[in-house]
Amino acid sequence: MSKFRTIWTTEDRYVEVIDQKILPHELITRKLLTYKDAETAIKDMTVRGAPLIGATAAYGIYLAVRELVEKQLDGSFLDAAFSDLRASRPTAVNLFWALDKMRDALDNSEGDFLQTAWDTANQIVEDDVETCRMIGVHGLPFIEEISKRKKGDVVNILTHCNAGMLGCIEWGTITSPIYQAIEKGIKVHVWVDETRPRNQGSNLTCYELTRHNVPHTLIVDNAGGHLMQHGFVDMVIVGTDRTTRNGDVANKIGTYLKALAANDNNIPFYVALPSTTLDMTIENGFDIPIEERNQDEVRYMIGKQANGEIGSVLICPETTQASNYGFDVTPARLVTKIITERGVCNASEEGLLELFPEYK
Ligand SMILES: CSC[C@H]1O[C@H](OP(=O)(O)O)[C@H](O)[C@@H]1O
Repeated sequence: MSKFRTIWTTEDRYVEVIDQKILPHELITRKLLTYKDAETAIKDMTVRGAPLIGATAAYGIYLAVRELVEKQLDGSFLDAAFSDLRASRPTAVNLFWALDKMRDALDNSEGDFLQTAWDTANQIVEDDVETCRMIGVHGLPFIEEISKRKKGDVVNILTHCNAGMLGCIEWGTITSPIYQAIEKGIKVHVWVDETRPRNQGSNLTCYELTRHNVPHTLIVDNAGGHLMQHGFVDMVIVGTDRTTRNGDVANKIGTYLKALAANDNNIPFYVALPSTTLDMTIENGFDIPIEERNQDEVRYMIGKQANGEIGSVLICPETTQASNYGFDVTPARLVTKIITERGVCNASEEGLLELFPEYK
C-alpha cells in the first residue's frame, strides 16, 4: 500500500497536516505553530476523523508546552490550551482520550516537560498506525469469507462518510481490511456514500480509493437501501466517533439509516472501532453528545467550479434555515460485529469486556 500520512512533524519540530477542506481538488498542507492553530484545524475540519482529531489535539498540547517554555508563560496558559482543545468538537471521544493521555504524561513527567509532550504525542500517532493495521487484520476474514462464497467474484462493500486513512494517520479503520484484502488479490468494489452535508465520502473516501486504485462508485446517501434491496451490497462497514459500553455506535449522520437498511436486507453491518474510540464511561448511545454544526454547511455546497476555482453555491432560498446534526447513534442491536485492534466481538458490554477486560 502506497502510504501517506495525514499529520507529521517538521524538521523544526512543528506540526503539519493535510488540509482536508479542499480535497480532492487540491492537496495543500497547513503548518500548525500554536495550539490555537490545532484548535482551529479541528473546529473548521481542516483535520477530521476521530483518531486524527485526537492526534491533532495531542500535538496541540505539545505546541502549547513549547510556547509556554519559549515565552516563559505560567501554567494557566497550558490549562487554557487543554480547555480550548477539549471544547473544539464534542462527539469524537478520541479527542478527550488524547488530551487525558497528554495530561497524565505531563503530570507524571519527571524530566523535560517539552520532551515528554513531544514523545507522548508521537506515540499516540504511531499507536494509531498499528491499531488501524490490526483492525485490518481482524476485519479481513469477513471480506475473505464473502469472496469465497462468491467464488472469487467481486465483494461489494458499502461505507458511509470517511473512516479511512484521512480520518486517521495511515491505514484508516474501515479501509484497512479493504487495503489488506486487495493486497491478497481479493476483488473488492466500494459503494461510497457521498455523505452530506460536508461530503466526506465524495471528497475524501473517493480521493483515497482513487489513490489506491480501489474500484469504487460514488452514490447519493439515499441510494444505499435500494442497492441493498437489489443484492448489490455484500457488507456494510463504517467507522465510529464514540462507541458506548452497551455497544451503541455514534458515527456520521446517516449511519443509523444504513444500519436499518442492512438489517432489513440481512446484510452484515460491521463497525471498525479502535479502542481509542471506546467510551466505557457511558452506558448507552443516547448519552453521547451529538454535534450540531453551522447550518450553512447544509445550505451551501462546496466544490470545484467550471472555471477551476473552488467555491460554494447556495442550494436553497436565501431565507431557508437548515438543521445540521453531525452524528447519529446506531443501536447495538443493528451491529453485526465490532472489529477492533484486539479482535472481533459482539456489540454488547459482554462482547466489549471480553476484548477489553480492563474496563470491568
Ligand atoms: C475513523 S474516522 C471516524 C469518523 O469520523 C468522521 O466524522 P467527521 O468527518 O465529522 O470527523 C466520521 O463519522 C467517521 O466515521
